[in-house]
Amino acid sequence: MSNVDVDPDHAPARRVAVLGAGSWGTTFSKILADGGNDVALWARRPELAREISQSKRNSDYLPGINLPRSLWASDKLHEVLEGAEQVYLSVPSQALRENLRIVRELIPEDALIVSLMKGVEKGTGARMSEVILQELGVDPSRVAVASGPNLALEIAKEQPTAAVMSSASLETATTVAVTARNRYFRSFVNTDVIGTEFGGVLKNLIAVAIGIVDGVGYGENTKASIITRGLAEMTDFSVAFGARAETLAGLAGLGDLIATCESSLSRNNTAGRLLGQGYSFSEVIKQMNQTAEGLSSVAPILELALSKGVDMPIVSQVAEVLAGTLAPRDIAPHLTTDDLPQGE
Ligand SMILES: NC(=O)C1=CN([C@@H]2O[C@H](COP(=O)(O)OP(=O)(O)OC[C@H]3O[C@@H](n4cnc5c(N)ncnc54)[C@H](O)[C@@H]3O)[C@@H](O)[C@H]2O)C=CC1
Ligand SMILES: O=C(CO)COP(=O)(O)O
Repeated sequence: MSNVDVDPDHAPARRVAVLGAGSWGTTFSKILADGGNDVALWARRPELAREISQSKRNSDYLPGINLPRSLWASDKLHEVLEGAEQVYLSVPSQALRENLRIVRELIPEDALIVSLMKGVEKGTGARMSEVILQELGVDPSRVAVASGPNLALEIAKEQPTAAVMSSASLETATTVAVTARNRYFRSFVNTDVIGTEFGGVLKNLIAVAIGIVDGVGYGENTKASIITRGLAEMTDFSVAFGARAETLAGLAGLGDLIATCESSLSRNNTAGRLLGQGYSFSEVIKQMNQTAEGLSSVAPILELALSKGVDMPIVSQVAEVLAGTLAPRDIAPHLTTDDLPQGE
């Protein structure tokens, strides 16, 4: 199924919890609160929880944004999770498993679990919904993922945006979509969790490549070539794992690829640009004070690709630039293969 609009008569759930008060967790809390829900946000640092609850600001992650009056935050997981009908997860992907181990006893029975994250786990290659299923032992029908062209700061400024809520259960996807929508945020649904999730992960890797060539100083032809061939790479990879090709042509694939590759707000794009300007991987990590998921997803994605025999020339070259074995100016994925490339 491709994106399907939701039934407007579904009643939204009212009490929801969001774990992770970075730029996306805080923005998603605003989306949910502006949709009429009672939202509790978990922040690791008590001073951040206080700032959000008292000043309705998150000045570290969303400077200049006024948060809804109804939004409250706490550093106490049990306070945030108590009575939650839906739990949205927005911590860095590499930290999800350890956090689920801490919260699993606190999540109310029957709560829906929604991943807002766009990474895969190093070492296991697991998608975030897979980590959730493994650690919480819940039925897949209780798990959903959110994805799409969703740069946090633009949404926090209430710029109109669409997203996809995906679950193996259409009913769950619909419940989440109806909860997570408001006058500036429109949620569609599908049941292709694999395609929706991989779309969000893979576009980050292509955005790193775009940042690299931007940093080098190459222009629009190079970038359009990488975006177009990148989408083919994203689609081949995802389909090999069971995704539907049309999901990658939708909001969670092409849509997010465009947003992330075009925007200077993107952390993945920014990390790539620094690499292209000649900074080493370790220098880039030091300069980034927010999560750039693409950097930690490169290796597990290439391992997964190898396991299915999928060729990923662009992602492979990003890995080489990260390792310092390929000069950024030599990244030209559509030109590198010895064989005449197939496709267009
Ligand atoms: N920022 C954006 O525009 C969007 C981000 N995402 C995804 O959302 C996820 C979260 O990203 P952001 O909020 O943007 O990152 P961020 O860097 O802005 O915030 C990450 C949050 O996680 C916390 N954190 C860091 N390490 C932690 C740990 N070990 N345990 C618990 N909490 C920890 C940080 O204190 C911070 O509150 C990522 O997977 C990202 O790909 C998805 C869509 C849009
Ligand atoms: O996922 C995003 C936009 O949809 C955010 O991209 P970055 O993580 O690169 O900032």
